[in-house]
Amino acid sequence: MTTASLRLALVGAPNTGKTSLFNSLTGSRQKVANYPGVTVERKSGGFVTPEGRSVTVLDLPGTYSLRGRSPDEEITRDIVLGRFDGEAVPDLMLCVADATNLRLTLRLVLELKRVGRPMMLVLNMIDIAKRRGVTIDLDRMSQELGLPIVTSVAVRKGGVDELLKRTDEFLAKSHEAAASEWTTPTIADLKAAQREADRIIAAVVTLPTKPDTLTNRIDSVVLHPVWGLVILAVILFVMFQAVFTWAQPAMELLSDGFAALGQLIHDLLPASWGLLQSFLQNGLISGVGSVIVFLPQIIIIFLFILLLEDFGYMARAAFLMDRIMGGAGLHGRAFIPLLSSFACAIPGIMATRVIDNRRDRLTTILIAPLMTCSARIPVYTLIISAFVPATTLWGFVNLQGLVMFGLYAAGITSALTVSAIAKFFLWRDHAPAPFMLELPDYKMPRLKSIAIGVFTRAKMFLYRAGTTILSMMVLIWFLASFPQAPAGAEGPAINYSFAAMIGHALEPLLRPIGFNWQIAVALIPGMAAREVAVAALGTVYSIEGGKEAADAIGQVLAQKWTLATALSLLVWYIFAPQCASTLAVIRRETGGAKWMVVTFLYMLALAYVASFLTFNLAQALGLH
Ligand SMILES: Nc1nc2c(ncn2[C@@H]2O[C@H](COP(=O)(O)OP(=O)(O)OP(=O)(O)O)[C@@H](O)[C@H]2O)c(=O)[nH]1
Ligand SMILES: [Mg+2]
Repeated sequence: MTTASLRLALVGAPNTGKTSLFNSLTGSRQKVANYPGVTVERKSGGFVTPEGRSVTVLDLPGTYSLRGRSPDEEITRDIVLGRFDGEAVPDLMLCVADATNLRLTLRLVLELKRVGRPMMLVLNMIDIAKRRGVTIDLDRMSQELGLPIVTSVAVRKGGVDELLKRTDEFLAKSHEAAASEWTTPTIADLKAAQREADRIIAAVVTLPTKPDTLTNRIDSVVLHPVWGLVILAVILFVMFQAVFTWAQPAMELLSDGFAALGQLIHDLLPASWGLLQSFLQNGLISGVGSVIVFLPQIIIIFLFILLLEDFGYMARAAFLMDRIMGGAGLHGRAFIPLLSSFACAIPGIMATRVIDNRRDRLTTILIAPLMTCSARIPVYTLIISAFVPATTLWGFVNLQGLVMFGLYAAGITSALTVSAIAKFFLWRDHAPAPFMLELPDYKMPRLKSIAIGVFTRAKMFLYRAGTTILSMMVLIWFLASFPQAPAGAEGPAINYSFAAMIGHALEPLLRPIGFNWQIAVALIPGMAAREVAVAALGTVYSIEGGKEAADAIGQVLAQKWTLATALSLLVWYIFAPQCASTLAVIRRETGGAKWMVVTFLYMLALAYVASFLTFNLAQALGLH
C-alpha cells in the first residue's frame, strides 16, 4: 500500500515569488518574471522533504483576495476552498508574502485564516528586505497572526532550507482543520481586514531610515509621459535592429553548414539512390534546415524580452501604454497578454485570464493573434533578406531592421484598430474598468533565470522544427515528388506532382493577391505552424530547381518573385490566421467554437483584402 502524498498549496498575492519557490522546491522550470500575473494556471509538482515525506505541491495564480474576480483568481479560490473538480483540499497552505511589501498579503492572510485550513506564512524575498534595512519582529508577528512564520529566498541556493525544515515539523504534528468561516467578503470586510493588517504591520515592521529610492529615481524617468514613451520606442527599435545585425554572422554560419551538409550527402550517396538523396537534401536539409537557421534571431528576441521582464520594466510599459490602449477600447491589463503574444499567441491568450471582465477579455483574445509571434520571424526574415537590401541609413539604421520594425508596428496598429472597431460595434455601452497594476520594484535580472528562459525557448523552437515541421516536410516532400514525371517529360518533374495539382487548383483564388502555385502549396501546411511555410518553399523550390538546389532559398525567391508578390506575402502574414493551435486555444478559453470562427474569418478577410491592396498598389507603382 502506498501512502498518498501530502498536499501543499502556494497561495499569495501576485509577484511574491510563488513560482520561484515552486521551481526551487520541485526543480521545475515554470515561468517566473518580475510582473504580477505571470502564473494563470494551476501547476503541480512533487518533492521529498528532508525527513522523507513525499509531498505534492501546487503553484497557483497570485491573488489579492479569494473573491475570484477573474478566471485565474477563481482557480486559486476553488483550490483553497476545495471546490476544484478532482482536487482534494490542500493539507497545508503556504501563504507566500513579499517581505518588502506586506500590506496586501497580510490582508489576504487574514482572509485565508477564515478558511480554517492549516497554514504557514512564508516571508519570501527576505534578502531584499534585509538589504534595504527592513526589520520584522517575527515572533510578535507570529503571535499576532496565530500562524507559524518562516523566511525564504526562493531564488538562492539553500534559500528554502528553513522552509523545508519547518514544513517537516509542521507535518509531523496532526492539525485539525477548523470549521470554515469564509464567506465572500464585502467591501466593508476587506476594509476591516486592511485596517487589522496595517495595525499588525505598524507593530512588527521597522522601516529603514533611508528608504529605497532607486525604483523611484528610475521611474521618474521611464514613467515620464513623454520621455517614457520615447524610451519605450527606442528599446523596441534597438531590439529589432539587434535581431538583424547581431544574428547575421550566426545565421550565415548555420546556413553555410546546412548547404555543406546537403552537398556532402549529394556527393556521398550513389546516383541510383536518387530518391533518398532528394529526401535528405530537399526535404530535410532545404526544408527543416531553412527553419533552424533562424535560431539566432529567436534567441536574441527572447533575450531582450526576458531581460526586460526580469528587470521589472514590462509593468511600466503597460502603464505607459494604458492611455493609448484605453483609446482603442482595451483594458490596461490587456497589455501583458498582448506582449506575451510576441512570443506566441497561445500563452498570450492564456494570460488574458487576469482580465476580470468577459468583454474586455474577449476583445483581447480576438486581437492577440495579430501581434507578431516568433513563428513569423522566419517568414519575415526570409522575405526581407531576399528583397530588402542591407543598406545602412543615416549611418546607424539597418534598413532590413527598419522594415521588420514596420511589420511589428503594423501588427500592433491593426490590433488596436480591430479592438476599437469591435468595441464600437459589439459593446459600445460597456464602460472601461479602471486599471490597477502593482508596479514591482526593479530587480537586477538574474543570469541563471534568463539563461534558463532563453534555453527553454530555443529548445521549444528546435522541438517544433524536429516534430511539427519535420512531419509536414515529409508530407510536402512526398507531395512534391510523386507522382514522378513520365519518361521524356519536359520541364521540372515537380510539375507532374500532387503538390503542383493542389497548388494549381488553389492558384486562381490566390492570383489576385499575387501568389503563385508554390506559395499556395506552402500556405496550407503553414497552418500547422507558420514557419512551415518557409520550409515548404525551401523544399518545393529546391525540388523544382534540380541542380541549383544548393542555392539558398532567399536567392531563389529573389529571382522567382516580383517585389509586389513579396510585399503581398509579408502583408498576408501580418493578418492571416495561419495557426491551428491558436484557434484551438481560443476555442478552449472562450468555451465554444463561436469566437474561434469569428477570429478565423475576420483575420482571413483582413489578410486577403490587405494583400490584394498591397499587391495591386505595388504593381501599379511598377515594383518588380
Ligand atoms: N531577490 C529575490 N528575488 C526573488 C525572490 N523570489 C522571487 N524573486 C523574483 O521575484 C519575481 C517574481 O517571482 P515569481 O516567482 O514569478 O512570482 P509569483 O508569485 O509566481 O508571481 P505570479 O505568478 O504573477 O503571481 C521574479 O523576478 C523572481 O526572480 C527572492 O527570494 N529574492
Ligand atoms: Mg507565478
